[in-house]
Amino acid sequence: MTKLLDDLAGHYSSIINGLGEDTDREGLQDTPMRAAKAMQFLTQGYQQSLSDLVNNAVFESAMDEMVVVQDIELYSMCEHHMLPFIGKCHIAYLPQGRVLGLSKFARIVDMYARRLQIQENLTRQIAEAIEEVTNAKGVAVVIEAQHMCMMMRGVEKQNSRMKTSMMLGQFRKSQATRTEFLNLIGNNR
Ligand SMILES: Nc1nc2c(ncn2[C@@H]2O[C@H](COP(=O)(O)OP(=O)(O)OP(=O)(O)O)[C@@H](O)[C@H]2O)c(=O)[nH]1
Ligand SMILES: [Zn+2]
Repeated sequence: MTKLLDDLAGHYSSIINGLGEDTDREGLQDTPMRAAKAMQFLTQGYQQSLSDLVNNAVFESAMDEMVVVQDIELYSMCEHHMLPFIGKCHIAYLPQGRVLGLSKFARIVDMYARRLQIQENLTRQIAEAIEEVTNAKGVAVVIEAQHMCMMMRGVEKQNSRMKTSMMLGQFRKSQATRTEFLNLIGNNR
């Protein structure tokens, strides 16, 4: 058991006691350590690096048309309340000589999602990472998500969704390229 995990579990004990609960009662005895492990999992993106994660899975290819990977599910934690936000990420890029291994898109999404985030920065970081590893002519990322801090508390709105987009290179320059991407993912959702 690492010191970090022990420390986190100690903090969770304080929180639980601070809420007026009893960490010695049966149902809560193992909760501080469980919660610590869960939080460590949900923030494991801090321990990862782009190059380790991509693991050289970038392949030569003459493909130079748009590639879209859509509906990648996403679980992140808002940095303001440390409550989850949950949604989908859609990614497109225009390769120029190199394509990225398909699973790596999801791994890149998870690496940045498993940190304390705001949706706007998450969107930008994913786009910039894909640009960096592929050297693509353009990268587009759209995220649509629901924020528990808006639903379970605060303004308590259950049906609002936040959509963010980041367009780099050709997607930023060309309206036609952007429109093609938005049509492919179904921009009426
Ligand atoms: N732009 C953006 N805002 C976010 C995100 N996640 C949470 N927020 C917002 O961060 C803001 C924090 O506002 P504060 O007034 O400091 O905190 P608060 O009193 O808890 O705000 P309420 O949620 O309005 O009750 C809120 O408006 C949240 O909705 C995000 O990913 N992007
Ligand atoms: Zn929040």
